[in-house]
Amino acid sequence: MAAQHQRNTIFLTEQENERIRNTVQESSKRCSEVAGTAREPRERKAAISQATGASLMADMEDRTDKLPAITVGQPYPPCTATLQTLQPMRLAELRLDTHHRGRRLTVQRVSPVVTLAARSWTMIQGDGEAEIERLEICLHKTRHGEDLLESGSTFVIKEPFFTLTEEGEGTLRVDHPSDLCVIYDLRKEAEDLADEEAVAKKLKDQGNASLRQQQLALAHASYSEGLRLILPKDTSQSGVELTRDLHRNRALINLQLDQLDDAKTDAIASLIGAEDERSKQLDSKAYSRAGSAAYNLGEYAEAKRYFSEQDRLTPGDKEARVWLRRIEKRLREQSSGIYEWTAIRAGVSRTRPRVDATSHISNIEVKESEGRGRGLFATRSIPAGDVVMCEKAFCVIWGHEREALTAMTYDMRDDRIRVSPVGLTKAVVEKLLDNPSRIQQVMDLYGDYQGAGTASATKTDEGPVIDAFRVHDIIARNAFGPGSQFGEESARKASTGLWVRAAYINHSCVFNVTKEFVGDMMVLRATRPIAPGEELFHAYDLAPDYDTRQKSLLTTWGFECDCALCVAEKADGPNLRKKRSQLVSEADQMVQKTHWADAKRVAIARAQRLAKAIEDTYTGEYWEGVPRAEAQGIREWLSRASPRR
Ligand SMILES: C[S@@+](CC[C@H](N)C(=O)[O-])C[C@H]1O[C@@H](n2cnc3c(N)ncnc32)[C@H](O)[C@@H]1O
Repeated sequence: MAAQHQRNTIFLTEQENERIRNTVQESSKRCSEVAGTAREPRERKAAISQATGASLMADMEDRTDKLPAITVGQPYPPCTATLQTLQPMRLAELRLDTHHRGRRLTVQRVSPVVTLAARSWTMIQGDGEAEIERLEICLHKTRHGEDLLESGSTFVIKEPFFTLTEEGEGTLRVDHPSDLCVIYDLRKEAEDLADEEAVAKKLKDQGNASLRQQQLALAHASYSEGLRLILPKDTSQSGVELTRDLHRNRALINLQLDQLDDAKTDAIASLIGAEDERSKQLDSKAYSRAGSAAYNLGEYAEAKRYFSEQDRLTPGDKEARVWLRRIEKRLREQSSGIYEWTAIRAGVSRTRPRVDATSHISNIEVKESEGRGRGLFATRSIPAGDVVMCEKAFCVIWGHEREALTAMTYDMRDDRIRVSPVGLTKAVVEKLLDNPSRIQQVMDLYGDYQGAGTASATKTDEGPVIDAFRVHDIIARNAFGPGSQFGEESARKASTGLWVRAAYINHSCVFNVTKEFVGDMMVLRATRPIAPGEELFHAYDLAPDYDTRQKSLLTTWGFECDCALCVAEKADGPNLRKKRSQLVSEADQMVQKTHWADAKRVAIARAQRLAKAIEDTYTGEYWEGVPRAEAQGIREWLSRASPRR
């Protein structure tokens, strides 16, 4: 991720670096030594009391100031099999540091959950077993804002991974949220009912009751189980009606859970299509749900169709008209790039940091960029100062939001410690699980880890499968900071986001576009005239010092910059760069100490000497036509001070 400000950079001491590195390397060595060996059984009472104590401690601990440390770079793919095709296994069969491919483990929680900043853990027992074991979810521990382990008592772990904690304790570890299924005990109340339609009806009532209590995940599970029982066998009038009701109700839950793809599909599946008043009322409701889902997915033409239908069915209802007016604005923004900026800016606040506006990306296209993978190119000429594109973020997590989380990540692949916006990674994984239609768009982005190798979305009967490691790597190479628009930010809680189209823009220190942000909208402007077919570049890092900049580009982005400025500075060699840097820092100090309005002749003469000395360091012919940003400060000072003397 690009650091926006120098003050947002976290510096670790060498000792801290070494401590993290040693802990991880020792733990990894311990794991490989025991790989494949049988697990040690645990003493039940002691294990439960250990978890209970740790849970209390975790509740009391103030975690606001601590940066969790996470190891990356030992990725493994998520399970892509449907639950029923996996062979059941028991805790007693677990082998250490082993991925139990092709197997599933059904477990029940037997202790409180220990909630830590980046992970949660608890004690579980195997289904029908006396054995007990530790289960940990790393990073992706919440779903719909709820701790996954807290949300149920029975779980099925797909292809369980049994390993050691950093302290050397055995643990089941879940890194991909799609590898953990929460099982709800839904049919208890319907035990006596023999016929499936009656059970499905009972499940619908249960779902409605859960909805009233805002237990959305439970309501969703009840409606889904009802649909599973009744579909597609029951073709009776009552069966068809019940199916539609379940779909319509689940559409509402999906909308509230931001599961927009399913909200739309459910709403459409519930349509009756008859002209009697009751059917029209119900279909109007369904179209409204489908329209809201399509709007929030950015599918405005589709949303317009649904709200027009709602308007036709229930013309007295003002809601559809309001939506249709909003849609017209979005369609205009999309095609013309004309925005009501004053109103948009006025609507942005700390409590409403995301704008109700859409992207305008018709002036650009993605193409191959030699030596840089893919890049973004202009499709028409753009005058200096004009907007090149506007993009609404795929996802932004603001520093002041609960989801914001920064972690130290130690990457075993390149032995580097980085500060990673893992809160954003988590949010992106959740958004993709909720909206599989967006998976491709994100998985197509550049990342070092390719996972199973296919970018295409995978789905099992239990839902979409997301490779959390791959998302981590994509975020590492594509996230940017939208700046501190809502007050001071620390590196520990920096705002970060993902813009899936702007993510294709490559870096150059001699950039031709600059970015600015209005809420979660990124606006790119041309710094000079851009010709059709020209590649767009912005600066990932603006550090004026060559070595600092190269180090940051290499660590954060994994490449060495070969723009005209870097080529020239590299050719200068370290001695000349050092000399220039000393002169520039002398000039900067002088500019800061003496205001140009108070400058005496002697100060001006000194500034002139310094500016000339800086200029004289640009000796090589490779500097021809290359911008010399470093002398700019003192030159500006001189241009203001000199005419007054
Ligand atoms: C945000 S992505 C840019 C799009 C990317 N080129 C792609 O193919 O999807 C950032 C990655 O692009 C590559 N990149 C960006 N600017 C570059 C440059 N000036 N030279 C070489 N590689 C660059 C690096 O691999 C970097 O990690």
